[in-house]
Order: sequence, then C-alpha cells, then structure tokens
Amino acid sequence: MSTDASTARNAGAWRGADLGTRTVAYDERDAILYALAVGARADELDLVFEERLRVLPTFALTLAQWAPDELGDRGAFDPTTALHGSQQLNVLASLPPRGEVTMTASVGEVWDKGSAAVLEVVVRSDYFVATWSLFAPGAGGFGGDRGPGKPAARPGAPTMTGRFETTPNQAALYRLTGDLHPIHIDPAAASRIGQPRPILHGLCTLGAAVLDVARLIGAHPADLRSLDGRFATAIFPGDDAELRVFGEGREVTFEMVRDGKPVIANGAAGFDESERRQ
Ligand SMILES: C/C=C/C(=O)SCCNC(=O)CCNC(=O)[C@H](O)C(C)(C)COP(=O)(O)OP(=O)(O)OC[C@H]1O[C@@H](n2cnc3c(N)ncnc32)[C@H](O)[C@@H]1OP(=O)(O)O
Repeated sequence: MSTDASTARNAGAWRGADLGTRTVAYDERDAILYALAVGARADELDLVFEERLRVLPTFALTLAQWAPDELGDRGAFDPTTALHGSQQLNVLASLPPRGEVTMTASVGEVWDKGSAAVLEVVVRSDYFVATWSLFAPGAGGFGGDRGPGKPAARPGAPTMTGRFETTPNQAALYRLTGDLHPIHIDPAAASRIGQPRPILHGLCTLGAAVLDVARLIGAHPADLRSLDGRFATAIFPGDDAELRVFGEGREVTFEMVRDGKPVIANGAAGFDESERRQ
C-alpha cells in the first residue's frame, strides 16, 4: 500500500495491507531479561537459568513488536497517541532457548469507532499467531463498520483471587525487551496522552498476568497455549491490582481490577498440562 496523504487519513484503507516478513534472532539472555521484566522470580529457575530455560510464550510478542511499529511508521495512525487496546496469542510450538523466528505480518480488521479507529495487526510464524488491536484516537470517522461492541461484564464470583503487583522500575526494565515507546518512560510523552506519568506497557501487564494466573492455578507459564486480554484502563509502574480467575483446570478466564475499574478485561488463558516446576 502507498502511504500518500489520502490513505494516511483513511485508516480503513489499511485493512488487509501486507506489512512484510522479518526474521528476528534471540538468545537465552533475551528470554531471561524478558522473564525478569514480567516478574519472574530468581527461584523460578526454568524461567531465569540458562541451563534449564523454558522460554515464556509471551516473549514471542517482543520478537513481533516490529509489526505494529511498522504500521505506525507507515502512517496508518499517530504513534504518539495510539494505545494498545487488546492482544491475542495462539501458540503453535514452544520457542527454543535461542534461535530465529521468521514472521509475516498484515493488517486485519479496521473498525471505525467514530472518534477513534481500532486497527488489528496479525503476525504469523511457525511458533505462534498473534493479533494486536491498536486503539487510535482521531483516526475514526472514515465511514467504516463499527465492529464488535464492548464484551459483556463477567457474571458470578471468581474461583480464585490473587494480588497482582508491579514495581516502580518495571516499565524502565520492560522497554529493554524491545518496545521503546516514550509513553512508558518519558513524563512529557505520557502527558501528551493525558496521563500524569509514564504508563506500563500493555504487554508487560499481560505477560505478568500470565505468570500470576499460572501460579494461582498450578500451571507452568511456559505451557501457555492461548491468551487473550483487553487493556481497559492504563496502569502505572508500582501499581497493584486484584487478579480474579474464573473457572477450573487449565482453561480459565480472568480479569484484573484496580480501584473498582478493570485494568485487563475479558482475559482468557489456556495452558497445556505438564509437571509443575519446583
Ligand atoms: C503504543 C502503546 C502501547 C501500550 O502498551 S499502551 C498501554 C496499554 N494500553 C492501555 O493502557 C490502554 C488502556 N485502555 C484505555 O485507556 C481505554 O480503554 C481506551 C482509550 C483504549 C478506550 O477508552 P475510551 O476512549 O473511553 O473508549 P470506549 O468508550 O471504552 O470505547 C469506544 C469504542 O471503542 C471500542 N474499544 C475500546 N477499547 C477497545 C479495545 N481494546 N479493542 C477493541 N475495541 C475497543 C469499544 O468497544 C467502543 O466501541 P463500541 O462503541 O462499538 O462499543
């Protein structure tokens, strides 16, 4: 697709656009840094010790970060105001402790929410299929389909609850895994999107949530096979929240709530069975 002024103004024209193919290499150090950044503990040796490393499946999302960045760079939305709205991940195979992953990316649906557009970026590889939903204020109103509305609130009481905790340095650490967007580190950039200080990366929150969900239900986080979550309210490094898990077994739904507001809404995570680590 060309990036002339008319397509840049019409977010809907990006539907189906090819974002190209890239091969990204990584090693044990990258995977361990990622695990630490999403809150792995020093005694979770499978996640932090290269001699017995199991790579967290959500690490794949850092390898694929080039794809949503590419769409912003091409002018489909304003990267200084867009927010990560939601994320899906389907795991096809476990990532080895080191290697390279070839990914192809394209634009999925583009929804017209009036004052905003929601653009989907789909990344495919032999290891995973992942979909980003990017909420782009000011990019709607192009006469497109509104798409699905807000999912219904979850009825009933949670099966399990836990405390979700972040650290004040978490966004500063997480950005070293590849997402250098300034709203996560620079107070001036955060202020331009109406936030009082830098906000935590949505994918850091979601990656950390997977660890906590796995701890609560007794699954190994590297056995994650499917993941979904909507970023409903921004969260700041150092914030904590209540994690609510619904259901039993290895396929659960979850939400994360802070001050009565959902931080992650409509979360869902599925894990394979394996022996719980130490
Ligand atoms: C580059 C950045 C990377 C990051 O990591 S940013 C950090 C992680 N993300 C966040 O912290 C975002 C937190 N979420 C929010 O702040 C808000 O939540 C939003 C700004 C995304 C939206 O809030 P609002 O402007 O109040 O809009 P609405 O009234 O909730 O929704 C308007 C329409 O947009 C749809 N929508 C809202 N969020 C999403 C989403 N995440 N994915 C898909 N659609 C979404 C709704 O359904 C609705 O549409 P319908 O009127 O048709 O019902």
